[in-house]
Amino acid sequence: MESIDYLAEERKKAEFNVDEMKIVWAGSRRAFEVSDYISKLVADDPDLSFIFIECHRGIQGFSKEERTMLPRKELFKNTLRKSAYSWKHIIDHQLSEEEAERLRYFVDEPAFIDSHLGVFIPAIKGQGTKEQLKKWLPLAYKMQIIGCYAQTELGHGSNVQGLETTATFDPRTDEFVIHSPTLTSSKWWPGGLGKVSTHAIVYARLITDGKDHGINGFIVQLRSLEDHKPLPGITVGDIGTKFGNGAYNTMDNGVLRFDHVRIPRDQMLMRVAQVTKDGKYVQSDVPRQLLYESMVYTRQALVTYASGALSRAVCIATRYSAVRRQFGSQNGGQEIQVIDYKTQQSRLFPLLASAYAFRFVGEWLKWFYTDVTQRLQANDFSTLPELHATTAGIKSLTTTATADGIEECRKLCGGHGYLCSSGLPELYAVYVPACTFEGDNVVLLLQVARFLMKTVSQLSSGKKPTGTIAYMGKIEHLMQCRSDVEQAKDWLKPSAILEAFEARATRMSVACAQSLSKFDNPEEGFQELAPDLVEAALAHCQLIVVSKFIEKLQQDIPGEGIKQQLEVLCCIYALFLLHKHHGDFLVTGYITSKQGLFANEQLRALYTQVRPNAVSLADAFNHTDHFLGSILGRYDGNVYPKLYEAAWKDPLNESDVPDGFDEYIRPLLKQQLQTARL
Ligand SMILES: CC/C=C\C/C=C\C/C=C\C/C=C\CCCCC(=O)SCCNC(=O)CCNC(=O)[C@H](O)C(C)(C)COP(=O)(O)OP(=O)(O)OC[C@H]1O[C@@H](n2cnc3c(N)ncnc32)[C@H](O)[C@@H]1OP(=O)(O)O
Ligand SMILES: Cc1cc2nc3c(=O)[nH]c(=O)nc-3n(C[C@H](O)[C@H](O)[C@H](O)COP(=O)(O)OP(=O)(O)OC[C@H]3O[C@@H](n4cnc5c(N)ncnc54)[C@H](O)[C@@H]3O)c2cc1C
Repeated sequence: MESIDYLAEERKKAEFNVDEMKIVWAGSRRAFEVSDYISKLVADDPDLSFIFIECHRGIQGFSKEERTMLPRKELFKNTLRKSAYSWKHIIDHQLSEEEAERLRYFVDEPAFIDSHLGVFIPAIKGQGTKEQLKKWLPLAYKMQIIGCYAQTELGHGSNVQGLETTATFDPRTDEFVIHSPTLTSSKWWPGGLGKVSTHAIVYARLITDGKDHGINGFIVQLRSLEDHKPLPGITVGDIGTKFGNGAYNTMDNGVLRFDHVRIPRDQMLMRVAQVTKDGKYVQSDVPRQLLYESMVYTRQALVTYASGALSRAVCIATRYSAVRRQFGSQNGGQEIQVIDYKTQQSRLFPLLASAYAFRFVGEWLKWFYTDVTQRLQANDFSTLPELHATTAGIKSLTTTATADGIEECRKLCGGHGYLCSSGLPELYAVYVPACTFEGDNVVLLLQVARFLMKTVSQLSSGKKPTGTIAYMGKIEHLMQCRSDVEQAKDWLKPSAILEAFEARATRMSVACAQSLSKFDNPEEGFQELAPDLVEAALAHCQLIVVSKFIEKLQQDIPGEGIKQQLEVLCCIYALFLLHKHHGDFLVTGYITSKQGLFANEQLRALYTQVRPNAVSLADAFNHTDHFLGSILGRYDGNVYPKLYEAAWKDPLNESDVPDGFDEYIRPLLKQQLQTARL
C-alpha cells in the first residue's frame, strides 16, 4: 500500500536543499553515502532489524518499538545473535572499519562489541608497546578474543588512583599475581564483562618488592577459549538489571573478583612504565597520564554520539509537533499545529540547533584528538593537558545537554511521548548513563576547572595561552570591554556573540582564581568553591562549542540555502545559551539588562525564521524509521492509525479478559454486587 506523506506540506516550505544538508550533517559526501547505505541495509534486513524470540508459538519476531516488552534474558540472547550475524556480515562483505562502525551504530543495541571495539582495543593501542600491539591487536580485530575495560570497582570509579585491585610482581616465576583484596575492590560495571568477555584490561595497583607504584593496566584472560567457563581464581557475573525496559539491558555490565590469579609479566601494558625480569620498575619518558589515554579517546567519540542521540529525539519531536494539533479551530477548520506555539518553538528549536552544534564540535574534536595523538607519537606532549580538559569538558556539556534534551523532547510530545512506542523513554534510558560513564560529568568539569585555574595563574608569567584558551591572552581587553549591541539584530554578528562568550568565560575564571587566592590551602579552596568552578568550566566549554560553530560557518559550505540555515541555527544556539545564563553575562558586567532583552527579542525572531524549515532540518539527519524506532517520529507523519494499531499488540491485549480476573477482579465485583443488593 502506498504511504501518504502527512508532512508533505511542511517539506514544501523548506528554504534550502535538504540533500545537501544531509552531506553537511554527515561530514562529507562519502560519510553520507556510507551511513545512508548501512542504515538502509540494517533497516531492510530482518536479521538485523528484528528481535527473534523462541516462545511457545515457535520463533516470533518483534519490531524495535516492541523491544521494551521483552524479557531481558531473551533480549540479551537476541543481541548475541545480532552481534554474531553482524560480524559475519562484516567479514563476508569485507566491510571497511568505517562501515563496520556504522553497522554497529545502526543496529542500535548496546552490546559487548561496543566495549570490545570502543574501549578494549583503544586501551591496548594507547598503552601497549609495539610488541604488545603486534601480539594482541590481530587477535582482538579478528574477535578471536573478546575484551572489556575493567577499571571501575564497587568502591571506586571516579577516583582512579583509589582503586584497590593489586598486581604484585613475583620475580621467581616472572608473573604478576592479580588479586581482589576486599569486597570494594571487586570490579563492577565493565560492559561486556558479565557474560561475554574472554579477556579484560584490568586496572590494578602495581606492586614490586613491596612498593606500590600506582595504577597500571594488565591484560588478563578471564574465561576459557574452549568452554567459556571462568578460569581458576576468577569469579565473574552480571551486576543486574539496569534503568528502563530494554534500554542498556542488552549489555552485560559485570562484576569480577580475582583470587591470586597469575599472568605472565609481558601482559602488563608497558608503554608508560615497565617491570623488568628482576622486578625493577622503570618509568618511560612518556607522561604517566597516557595511562588515561583510552578515556580521552572514548570521551571524544561520545561527543559525536551525543549529537546522534539528540538528533533522534529532536527529529521525533519536530515531526510530531508538526502533526499534532491543539486549540484554535475556527469555523470547523483545523486546530493549530503545536509547532506554531512560540513556547513549543522556544523549547524545541534550541535543541535542534544544539544537535547541529554538537555535530560540528564533535567533528572538530575528532580532528583535535587525531592531531594530538600524532604529536604524542613524535614525543610532543605539550597539547595533552588541553586535549584532556577539552574532551572532558565537551563530553560533559554535550552528554548532559543531550540527556536533558531527550527528556524535554518527550515532554514536547505530550502524553504520547510517555508511550514506549514513541521511542523516547528507551532512548533516554539508553542514553542517560553517558552522563556518568567515561567520567561523571561534574567530576569532568572539575578537571576543566583545574586546567583553567592553572592557565589563569600562568598568565602573569608571560606564558601565552594557545588553542582553545588563546582567548585568555586578551585578558586585559576581555576584563573591561562592554557589549556594543544597540538593537536586537546586532546580536546576529558573530563578533558580538564571540566577545560576549569570551568575556563571560574569562571573567568567571578570573573571579574563581581571585577567590581561590584567598585560601591558605588551595585544595581546601578548590573544594569550597567547586560549584562556582563548575560554572566557570561550563562557560569555557560553551564558548568552545559556540566558537567551533562560528568557525564552521567561515568554511566554504556549498548548497542552496545551507549556509543561511546554519547561520540561523548558530545564532539560536548562542542566544539561547545567553538567555539561559543571562545572570552570568549580567553579573560579570558584560551586558546590560536591555542588551539581554535584545538577545531574547532576536531569539524569538530566529524561531520564526527557522519554523518553515524545521521538519526539513530534522529530515537532514537522514534517520530511517527503523533507526528512530518511533511511531511519533515516522517520516510519513501517519501517527494516529499506527499508535492505535500498536496498542493492540501489547501483551495485555492478547485477551479481552486479563489473567487474574477470576482471582482478583471477580471477587471484588461480586462483593460490590452483594453490597448493592443490601
Ligand atoms: C550509549 C553508548 C553510546 C556510544 C558509545 C560511543 C563510543 C564509544 C564506544 C563504546 C563505549 C561504550 C560505552 C562506554 C563505556 C564506558 C566505559 C567507562 O566508563 S570506563 C571508566 C571510566 N572512568 C572514568 O572516566 C573515571 C573518571 N576519573 C578520572 O578520569 C580520573 O581519575 C580523574 C578524575 C581525571 C582524576 O585523576 P587523578 O586523581 O589521577 O588526577 P589529578 O586530578 O590529580 O590529575 C593528575 C594530572 O593528570 C591529568 N589528567 C587526568 N586525567 C587525564 C587524562 N585522561 N589525560 C591526560 N591528563 C589527565 C590532570 O589534568 C592532572 O594534570 P596536572 O594538573 O598535574 O597537570
Ligand atoms: C552503563 C555504564 C557502563 C559503564 N561501563 C564501564 C566500563 O566499561 N568499564 C569501567 O571500568 N567502568 C564502567 N562504568 C563505570 C563508570 O565509569 C563510573 O560509574 C563513572 O566513572 C562514575 O564513577 P562512580 O560510579 O564512582 O561515581 P562517584 O564518583 O561515586 O559519583 C557519585 C557522586 O559523587 C560526585 N563526586 C565524586 N567525586 C567528586 C569530586 N571529586 N567532587 C565533587 N563531586 C564528586 C559525583 O558528581 C556524583 O554525583 C560504567 C558505568 C555505567 C553506568
